[in-house]
Amino acid sequence: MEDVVTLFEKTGAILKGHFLLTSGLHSPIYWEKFRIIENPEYNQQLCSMIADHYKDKGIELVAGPTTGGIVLAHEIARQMGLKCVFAEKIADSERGFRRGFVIKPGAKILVVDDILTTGKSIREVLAAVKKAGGEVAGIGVLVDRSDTALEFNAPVFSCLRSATTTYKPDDCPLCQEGLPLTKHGSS
Ligand SMILES: O=P(O)(O)OC[C@H]1O[C@H](OP(=O)(O)OP(=O)(O)O)[C@H](O)[C@@H]1O
Ligand SMILES: O=C(O)c1cc(=O)[nH]c(=O)[nH]1
Repeated sequence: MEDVVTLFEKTGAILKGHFLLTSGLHSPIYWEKFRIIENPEYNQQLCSMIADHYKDKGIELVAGPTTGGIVLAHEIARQMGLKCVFAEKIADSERGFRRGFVIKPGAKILVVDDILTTGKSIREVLAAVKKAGGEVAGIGVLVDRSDTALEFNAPVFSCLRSATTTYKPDDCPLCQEGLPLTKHGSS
């Protein structure tokens, strides 16, 4: 398999500019995960790093948040021979499992997502898993771009760790330069 950064670079997934993130923070870098996800072969390769890392860890179910997390959870579950579920927004800062998804009490769940920035989306899935009676056995992401390593009370595996600067809107030097702000993603 090619180097992870090479895959992101060659698909044009690493964008440079002035971006509004899901958290409301601003950043000069945006990892457009759908440049990877839209290529089943590349998606399969990166997902295999997560599936391999968590094999033999007793995982019983894979869960992710909408939207990219659904595709990852599905592919990782396929590779691990498991089922997958996804957590949808049910309120501000709250996700839940709908669609008749069943989580057995105490089931060991692997939570996956594409990009990790502040950890809010992952934390919403962790809360949904706990509320549904499952046990979080691990977390897997494609790119961990958090400024400083985050603590989730569960192990975190990333295909790539790339600590990336973010700015609060009031302190953003890119805003001060007058660079137009662009928004990707769905939330
Ligand atoms: O760690 P956080 O600060 O929560 O940010 C990371 C989340 O934000 C993005 O989701 P987005 O809202 O773009 O959802 P999408 O997959 O529907 O595009 C990304 O895909 C992660 O899920
Ligand atoms: O934090 C985010 O919203 C985010 C950052 C990033 O680099 N890529 C992405 O898809 N979302």
